[in-house]
Amino acid sequence: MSATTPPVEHEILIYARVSGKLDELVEDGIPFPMEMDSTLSEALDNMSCIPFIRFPVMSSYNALARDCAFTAAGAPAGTLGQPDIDLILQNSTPSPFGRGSENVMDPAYRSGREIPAADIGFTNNTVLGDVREDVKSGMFPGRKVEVKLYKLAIYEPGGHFDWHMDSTHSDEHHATLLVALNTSWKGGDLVLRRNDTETHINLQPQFDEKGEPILQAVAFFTDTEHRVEPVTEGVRIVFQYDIEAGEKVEDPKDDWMHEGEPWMDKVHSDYSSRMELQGIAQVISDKAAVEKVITIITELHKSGVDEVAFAMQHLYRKAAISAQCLKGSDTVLYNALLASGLFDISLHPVVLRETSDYEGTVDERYAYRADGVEMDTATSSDPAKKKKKISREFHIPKLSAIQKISSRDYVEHTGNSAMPAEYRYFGGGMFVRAK
Ligand SMILES: O=C(O)CCC(=O)C(=O)O
Ligand SMILES: [Fe+2]
Repeated sequence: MSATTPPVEHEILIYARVSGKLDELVEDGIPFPMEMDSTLSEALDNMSCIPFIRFPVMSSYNALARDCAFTAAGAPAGTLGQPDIDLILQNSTPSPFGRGSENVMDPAYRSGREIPAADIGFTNNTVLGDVREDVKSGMFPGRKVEVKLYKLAIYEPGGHFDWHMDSTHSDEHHATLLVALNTSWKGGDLVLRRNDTETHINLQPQFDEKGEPILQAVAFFTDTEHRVEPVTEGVRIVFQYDIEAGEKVEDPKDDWMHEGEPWMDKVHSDYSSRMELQGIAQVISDKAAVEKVITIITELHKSGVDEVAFAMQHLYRKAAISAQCLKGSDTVLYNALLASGLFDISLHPVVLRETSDYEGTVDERYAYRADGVEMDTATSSDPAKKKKKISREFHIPKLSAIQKISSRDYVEHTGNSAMPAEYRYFGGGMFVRAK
């Protein structure tokens, strides 16, 4: 053996060591009962939803999308991959825009043409299945999402649309989806603006290694200001859809409670699919959504929960999570909690444990801090207070980043008793106490 070869431990031994450590963490730690579907987890989800996503129409669907044929005023208008531009233009009318309660024409504000959804026909609209799933996991987790065509918009050279927010067409209409057809143009960037941050989006198709166009799509909340910069050459054609998101999970069994499947698997898989969405734009939280979270935490403290904790939206691999390494909406919330001056906040890695029997009836879910540093159970020097039992809760938003670390399915009768199924996950937690 050469002197420079480092000793390599067999992976079974590493696993045995690590899994023993995991058991220890859970056995020694203070259990925090987990809360799902709580008011706080819902407010955290609202705060950290991605307000807009830009994505290519995904590979397997892209070919289908390109070949998807449609008609304009009853006449074949080609496919998304090869639209009949002349026919589309012939069947379109100039677009008005809403000013107050009126629809007006003002080419200085908006110059474009359109065909309303009622005049568009699809033989087989295959694009939407995949796009709908992306929109759902990125923007409306756990909600019933429907995508409805609103219109086809056409911008010729000089065409543009100044800053505006889309008017909503129903109570459930919460976002707009745009899918650009395969035409070529110059200029015509879509610019999105939230909280004073502007993001430019070029919806021109990208091309794969075989030279085939990959259609581009973008979805954004209806309260996102946006504009279309002037097109300088070519023709830009975009399908515009209304995204309707219901308040409720479409079917709890279907969505969050697959029978026999751990609840948190769904959270984990939603997190993975969100990570797969390419070109995710920055996550920007809205002030009101952050304030709502703070109000709920304050109420929980007042109602007697001493320590309110929750899973964070991003995954932190470090042994010690610090305020400096926080990302996206986790940073926004941490800073807002700190700025309020009301709270003591600490950040810790956590192990989440879910156990259930064969029928899934005995469900126990606890979160444990996984950094070996236990909280002092009372900070007060008053001995009477020291005895007080600390009340704790750990909330799991649907958008939390958790990683599965071990799973043991239900084991039927080994000896006297059956062993419950047990699943463990790892994540980052924010722990908040009142000052
Ligand atoms: O075509 C686009 O990129 C957006 C058009 C738009 O904002 C609208 O018609 O409301
Ligand atoms: Fe718009």
